Amino acid sequence: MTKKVLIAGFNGAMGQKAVNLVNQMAGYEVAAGLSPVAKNEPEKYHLAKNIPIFTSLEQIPDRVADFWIDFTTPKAVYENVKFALTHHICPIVGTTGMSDAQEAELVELSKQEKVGGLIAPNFGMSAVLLMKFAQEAAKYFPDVEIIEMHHADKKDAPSGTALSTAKLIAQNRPNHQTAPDEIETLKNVRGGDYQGIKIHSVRLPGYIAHEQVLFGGPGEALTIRQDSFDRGSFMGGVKVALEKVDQLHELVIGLENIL
Ligand SMILES: NC(=O)C1=CN([C@@H]2O[C@H](COP(=O)(O)OP(=O)(O)OC[C@H]3O[C@@H](n4cnc5c(N)ncnc54)[C@H](OP(=O)(O)O)[C@@H]3O)[C@@H](O)[C@H]2O)C=CC1
Ligand SMILES: O=C(O)C1=N[C@H](C(=O)O)C[C@H](O)C1
Repeated sequence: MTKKVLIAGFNGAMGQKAVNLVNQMAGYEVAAGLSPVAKNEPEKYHLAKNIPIFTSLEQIPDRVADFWIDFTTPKAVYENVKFALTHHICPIVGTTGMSDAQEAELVELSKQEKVGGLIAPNFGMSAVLLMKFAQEAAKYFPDVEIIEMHHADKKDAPSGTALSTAKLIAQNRPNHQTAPDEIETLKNVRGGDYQGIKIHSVRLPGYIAHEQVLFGGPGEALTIRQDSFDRGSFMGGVKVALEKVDQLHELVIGLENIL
């Protein structure tokens, strides 16, 4: 039977890529779109004719879809995922910006509802590998800073990927004395601080999504870098999620945990 997919944020940069992906996948179809201001003109958004477009959660009927792909905004994503879980729709969430507490609540809810799903701060293989390599390197290089660079329209900072990278590094680096007292003569010039790991967020037109992790040691340095030059780079991960999450019994965090 064809699996039905609702795409939340279908008219956004990532949502449009997701629509194209599902349109190309045998055995899957876009069953609905969700966006707060979209007109009911499915063809305009590369949706098949007669696909319903909803502008609020209240409008969405029961059993509309098997999967919920979410590429929306930090403000919308928590309520969206809660809605999906309580309506037994498997969420596949790329939207970043949720707090740890929100993610933990949603994982708990997914266990109660026995619904599988995935929250992935990054669906790109280069970023998944960067995080893995950085976590490993942190065992040997406790001095580390992260620079992430994104397009100028990005709403959240730091990026979800940079924050996840910092969390993974923090789990693995040995007890470490962070930098001595510093005086910032320009406020915040040393970046954000996650458990002593500095994160620097760059926003510029022309960029898509890029991250560097810089490790320094006595007389040497290691730099790990990934670049997403095209948003199509995230679709391989979304495809894997569509093929796997309905076999899970809870919400999993991190693409690496379903590969
Ligand atoms: N995990 C990953 O691999 C990746 C994650 N992302 C993340 O995905 C998210 C979206 O990114 P991107 O596509 O570039 O952003 P865009 O701004 O292009 O798209 C977001 C879309 O969400 C819509 N939207 C806003 N509120 C709601 C709501 N309540 N319900 C449904 N739709 C809503 C917006 O509509 P409108 O325009 O009308 O406001 C917009 O079309 C971001 O959080 C980004 O960080 C991005 C790339 C990869
Ligand atoms: O907003 C984006 O574009 C991206 N968001 C995700 C993040 O916050 O890490 C993933 C990727 O970096 C692109």
